[in-house]
Amino acid sequence: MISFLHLRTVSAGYGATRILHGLDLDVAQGEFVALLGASGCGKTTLLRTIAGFTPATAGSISVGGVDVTALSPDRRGMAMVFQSYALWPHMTVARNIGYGLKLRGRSRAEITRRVDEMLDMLGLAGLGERKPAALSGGQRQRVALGRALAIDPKILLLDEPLSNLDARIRVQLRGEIRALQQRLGITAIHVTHDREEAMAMADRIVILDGGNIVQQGSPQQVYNAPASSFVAAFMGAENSVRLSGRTETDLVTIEPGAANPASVVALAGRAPLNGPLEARFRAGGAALAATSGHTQQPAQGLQLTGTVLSVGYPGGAWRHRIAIGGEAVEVDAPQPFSAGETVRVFVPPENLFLFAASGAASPPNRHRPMAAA
Ligand SMILES: Nc1ncnc2c1ncn2[C@@H]1O[C@H](COP(=O)(O)OP(=O)(O)OP(=O)(O)O)[C@@H](O)[C@H]1O
Repeated sequence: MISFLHLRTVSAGYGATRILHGLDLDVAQGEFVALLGASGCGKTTLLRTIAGFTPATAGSISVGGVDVTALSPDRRGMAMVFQSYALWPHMTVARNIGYGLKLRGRSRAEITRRVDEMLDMLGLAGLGERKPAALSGGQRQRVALGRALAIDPKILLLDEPLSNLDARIRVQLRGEIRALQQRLGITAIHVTHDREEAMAMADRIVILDGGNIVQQGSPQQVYNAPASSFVAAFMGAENSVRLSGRTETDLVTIEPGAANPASVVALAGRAPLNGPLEARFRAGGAALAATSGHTQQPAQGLQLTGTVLSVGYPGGAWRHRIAIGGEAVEVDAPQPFSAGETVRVFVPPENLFLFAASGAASPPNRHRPMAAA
């Protein structure tokens, strides 16, 4: 990949508190990167450091080969869209969109032309003379987007621009932003804590934890091959079960426990796991069966026996909360099982993520999923 935005060992923080710890990041021209992570992990700080609002205390940032580390925000060729829209309430939509151009001393004719272009492009035609207060949240965010794009930035920075909008508008606008970004071929960095939003919009997802990048890859890669228990949980594999296993040649044998018979999972070229394991899987990645009647154990994967604690219908499938030993997991099924019923949970190998349990022998950077991508 030819790096367009290039961050090398960038550190940043507030006062004596360091939030980013020598972070490296490369973004290609025209790429859409989502910065994903839990609240407080440093996503906004990273975005603001790229923009120049928060100074980098160490390291360097360059755009198209030009070092911008010491440049003020307005000289970096970037534009930012904020969660709170940050529109001027006393200005009309047209003046808000033209604001950056006016600051840059463009002629009135050029500003009018560009503002009209933005209004058309963003489906705001006819609203140019309104004030922001007379617009819906979605329309306000389109205006903010127009203001950002009007100056033709090299990089568009999006700081949770959709989180103040209701669910339907959010889904609609995220599709529009992605389509626009692809049509314009603009490089975009989008901060979000919403996994689905990041998956739907981005070419690449960068997952942050505690100011460090813990994994990056295409949405499919991070979803199907999380590199750590943290990433697996963040990508929706919230069910966690403690097991024990050992690796021989290309197979991990999961040892029998209070709730599981012995079973095997192909190693598939990953680092061997020996000793205490943490198994993770998604509610939709497992199947449920009654313990009455004969159910043959699948050749590979994990089988657990538990008791249904509760059942609900969030839509699409019945979601069961199941007690497995001292732990509880959630599993979806097309038909409901009753509370109190004893059930079997099957997790096929492709949906099962195995990691050395914390404190186990394998070093943390060797935590690897067993499931193939
Ligand atoms: N102006 C500030 N002064 C001091 N500390 C700050 C400031 N802004 C953020 N922080 C701290 O820096 C850490 C990272 O914050 P940041 O806003 O980058 O996280 P985030 O991942 O964007 O979180 P969220 O999703 O909640 O917005 C947090 O611990 C936060 O409390």
